[in-house]
Amino acid sequence: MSGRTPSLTPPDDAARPVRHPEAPAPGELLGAHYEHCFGCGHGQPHGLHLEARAGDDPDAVAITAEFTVKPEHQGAPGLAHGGVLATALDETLGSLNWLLRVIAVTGRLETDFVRPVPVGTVLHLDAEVTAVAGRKIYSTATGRIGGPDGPVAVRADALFIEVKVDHFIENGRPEEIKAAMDDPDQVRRARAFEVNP
Ligand SMILES: CCCCCCCC/C=C\CCCCCCCC(=O)SCCNC(=O)CCNC(=O)[C@H](O)C(C)(C)COP(=O)(O)OP(=O)(O)OC[C@H]1O[C@@H](n2cnc3c(N)ncnc32)[C@H](O)[C@@H]1OP(=O)(O)O
Repeated sequence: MSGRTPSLTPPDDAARPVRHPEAPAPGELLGAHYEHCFGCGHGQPHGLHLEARAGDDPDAVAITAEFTVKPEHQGAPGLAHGGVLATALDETLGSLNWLLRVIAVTGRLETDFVRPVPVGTVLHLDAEVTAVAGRKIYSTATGRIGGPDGPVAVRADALFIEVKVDHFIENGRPEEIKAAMDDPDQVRRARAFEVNP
């Protein structure tokens, strides 16, 4: 049994989400948005190394992703830490913004932990944007174990808020911001998203 907070319910005048014309094609692997991201970065030895793909339905703003629980991700002996599972949900939900081609950060993340998730398990994640209202992006995700159609182990509803690149420049630690700004690929990616019409 779970109740949702009102702030996760889209307003009546919210719009249906629209996949951006230049969004990755259905089935395409998205790749990491930042090398040192704990969720998806390849430069994080103990990170989740979550791999997300654009969903198959071209009319939906949807993503699938996989994350394998490693011994480094334990909370209780042999079981994934709940915060790590929430991170996997957060990262998957955040990847949805690639399909909208906007930069957004998590404002609210409400998580249900339904089944324990043992080390070694592949968590199969599905996420979808359900509505957009101005800068507010409403989305939902599930994580299943034992296969893509297995039982639900975790689920979440989220509200992401669209931000400009300045959000990171103004708030991030200067060392990492400077390194990111010195990386032409990172800057081009970030700015391209920012001019989304
Ligand atoms: C060239 C340099 C390189 C840089 C390139 C970088 C590219 C990176 C690409 C992609 C990065 C994505 C990273 C993905 C990682 C996974 C996702 C995460 O974990 S993100 C981290 C965790 N989240 C935060 O750290 C947010 C911290 N919070 C904030 O910064 C602010 O609170 C923020 C931006 C969320 C909102 O602040 P406001 O001042 O802009 O806007 P206000 O007016 O407060 O809110 C706007 C609307 O949203 C609602 N709202 C905001 N927060 C809410 C909440 N918690 N619950 C319910 N409603 C909320 C408000 O009620 C308002 O609604 P009404 O327009 O009045 O209807």
